[in-house]
Amino acid sequence: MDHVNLAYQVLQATTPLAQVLLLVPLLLLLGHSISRSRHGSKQQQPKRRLPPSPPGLPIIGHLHHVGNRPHVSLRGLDAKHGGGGLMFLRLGTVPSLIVSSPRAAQLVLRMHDHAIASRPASKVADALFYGSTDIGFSPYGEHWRQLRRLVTTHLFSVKKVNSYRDARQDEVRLVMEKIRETAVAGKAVDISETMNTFANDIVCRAVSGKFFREEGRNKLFREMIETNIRLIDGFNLEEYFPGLSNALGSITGWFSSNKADESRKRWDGLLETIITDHEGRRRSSEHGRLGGGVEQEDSDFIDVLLSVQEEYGITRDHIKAILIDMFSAGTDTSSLVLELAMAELMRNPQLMTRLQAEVRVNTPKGQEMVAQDDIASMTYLRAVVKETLRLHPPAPLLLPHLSMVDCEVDGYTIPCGTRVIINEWAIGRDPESWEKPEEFVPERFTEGGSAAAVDFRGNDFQFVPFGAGRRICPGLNFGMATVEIMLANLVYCFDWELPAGMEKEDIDLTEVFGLTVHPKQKLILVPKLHAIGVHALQVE
Ligand code: HEM
Repeated sequence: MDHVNLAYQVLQATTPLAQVLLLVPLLLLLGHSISRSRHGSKQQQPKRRLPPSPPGLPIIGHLHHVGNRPHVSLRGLDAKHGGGGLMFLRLGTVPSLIVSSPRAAQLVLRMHDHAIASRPASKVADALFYGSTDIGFSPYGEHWRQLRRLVTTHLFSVKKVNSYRDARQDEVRLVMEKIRETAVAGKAVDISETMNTFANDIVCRAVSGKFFREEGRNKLFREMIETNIRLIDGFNLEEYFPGLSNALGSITGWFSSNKADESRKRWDGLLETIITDHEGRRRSSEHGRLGGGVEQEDSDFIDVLLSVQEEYGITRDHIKAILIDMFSAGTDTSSLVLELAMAELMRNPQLMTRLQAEVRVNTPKGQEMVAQDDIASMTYLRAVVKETLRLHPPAPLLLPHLSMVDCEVDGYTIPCGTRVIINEWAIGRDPESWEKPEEFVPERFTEGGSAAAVDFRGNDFQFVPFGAGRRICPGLNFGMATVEIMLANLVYCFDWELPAGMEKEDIDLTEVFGLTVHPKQKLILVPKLHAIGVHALQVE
């Protein structure tokens, strides 16, 4: 459903009184936008040269160009109307810059990183994240800087990510055991569901410690994360008519921010219980084992946040906002990479064979599972993960940025207050940067390949699935560690087949858009015990 339809449905669904109430601000907005464009044309024309735009409509601007899969429609629109990968749109009342080429991404994310490092205000994010005091939606400023410093130093350092290796290995083992039971029973595995549960359990364990399964907390978190992801969907009407939502949100109760309030209350209850548990344990541990701001090797995120709370001047609500961030940002992203890597490998059996050969040769003989240390030598595994991130970035439009000052990009003026949308999906398929851009070819990332030197750490602007610059994903190492160990074990312990009657051409990767994009169809595969895996897991 596009956004014009959405607006139409709102009008259809409400009572006559609400319709009148909706129409009044719509007319006011129309009047306001006409007077602004007249006024603006007199004042701004000589000074400003905005990037090119397609024709727009009154009130909705260019929203009607944004279809069900914005990353796809925006790429098409840029090819037709953009200039050098830059295009200016008015989405509802919001001025927006769409960045669709590696060169434009470099100009924006490297040269103007500081100017565009903020986030647009969002009523939904305000409601979900305690006034956007988390990391992901916090505006650029001292609070955000403090939180970034805190998480990069204490939660996502290489040392800390490595300290979770045993926990990761335990969780992988549990999944392998479950799949083995399914294989013995000759049944199929829902890979989408299994990977999502796994990624959720990994984050739950890192955040709240090894008792995370108590009282079904992990399941509850999964449910609540799904709600959050649906609510933060990057393209909802409320974001593009903030004036309208302010005026009508409380009357109609329709807007997402009302639902976000309810969701936050559920999060609050659960997080309060878990934080209080942690405080109790901290008090009862000898002389405050975790005190003094120094976290222990095996401490979880909550322990760490409580131990550095004073040093960083953060409140209890800030802690809860950070934790909700970790759950929302860390689960879907990693599980989608795993699901799509498996889907691509099933569509390309010769690549699956090559990956299995590498993983099996590089894992010491007779070892029941692939261990973290074995992965270092698996260059093809890493290439498969990179190629999955290139073709299927979980967040195809990253998170929206916001310009804080006027800036000049490639001869165009980007006004202060512009929403900056980086179309990483289009950038990763740019024909000038990538050979056979629409095909899944991990070999490009291997030694001698055309992209052998290209990495995702924010220095190569043709490949920014984690973003780049100040707002680059701080969970990159954590996410990659989760994905690599699971993918290696999936292909080490089992051979995989499609369900009876299904051909590889039937694997449908058509996406459903949201903050992260999901394949429309679940990936269902049949595991077959592989000799190494059978032996090892039976010895247990
Ligand atoms: C394969 C896995 C992952 C991918 C592809 C990914 C991707 C991204 C992207 C595209 C952004 C937005 C960058 C921008 O605004 O320019 C982001 C931000 C973020 N990610 Fe990740 N992410 C992954 C895993 C994780 C994990 C595991 C965590 C934490 C447990 C995490 C935490 C965050 C946070 C807190 C932010 C907000 C950063 C800020 O605004 O300063 N991510 N991620």
